[in-house]
Amino acid sequence: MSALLTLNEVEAFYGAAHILHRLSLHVDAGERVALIGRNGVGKTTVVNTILGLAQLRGGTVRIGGEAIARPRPYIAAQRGVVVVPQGRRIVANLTVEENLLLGGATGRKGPWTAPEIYKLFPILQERAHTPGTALSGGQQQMLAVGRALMSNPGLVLLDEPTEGLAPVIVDQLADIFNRVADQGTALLLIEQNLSLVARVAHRYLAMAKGAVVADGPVDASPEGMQALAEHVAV
Ligand SMILES: Nc1ncnc2c1ncn2[C@@H]1O[C@H](COP(=O)(O)OP(=O)(O)OP(=O)(O)O)[C@@H](O)[C@H]1O
Repeated sequence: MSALLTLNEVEAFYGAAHILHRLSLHVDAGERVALIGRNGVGKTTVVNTILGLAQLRGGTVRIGGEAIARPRPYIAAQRGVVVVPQGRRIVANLTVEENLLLGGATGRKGPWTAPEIYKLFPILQERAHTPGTALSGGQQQMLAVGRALMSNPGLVLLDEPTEGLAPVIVDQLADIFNRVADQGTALLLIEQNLSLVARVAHRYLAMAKGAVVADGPVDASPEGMQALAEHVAV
């Protein structure tokens, strides 16, 4: 399998604050990977570095094998890596449909079109003409996922997509993530909910203090879950 995303010995900063220290990871085409770790270890900063929102001052970020000297959100999206951000960031003065169509701005062709997204999330079609921020939290998360898919990505980075959502919605999203991955789209799932990790991811990467410190297959046995829990316990 070819690597869609590779970070090699990345050093990333916010101003003078040095957050990522020689961080290396890769995600191959079609993979389902979870990125876990305690609050504040730098998981969102990995995403922000790929988008250019944290400063890359050492190491390399490669998307589709090509090194990106100055990461930017549109560069990642054009090359097939798209983010469902923490907090969803639905645009307040646009309708559900307008928010969805924003995701298609890269012009990348592929299986995901608005009608296909509406098949995945029928509630978004029912509410297509209401303001995006009038949706419930779970529906806004569905919209954020649909908007990301509209760019026909090879890899979706999901930053704590189930934070604050009811268990029944989390179950629905787990099914959706698996359906998306079954279609061949790779996932990097940043998540504290380890039962969701076990349902979706096949491989995990564990972070501590700004670096990846462990990785391996996700094992849903009690012993395997205990091993994962040690990386997120406070
Ligand atoms: N804009 C910023 N400027 C300076 N420091 C920041 C900024 N954003 C985050 N940090 C710091 O960077 C570190 C890593 O934060 P990050 O959000 O990447 O962690 P995280 O693992 O995603 O945690 P969480 O699970 O709480 O989202 C933290 O110490 C945080 O306080």
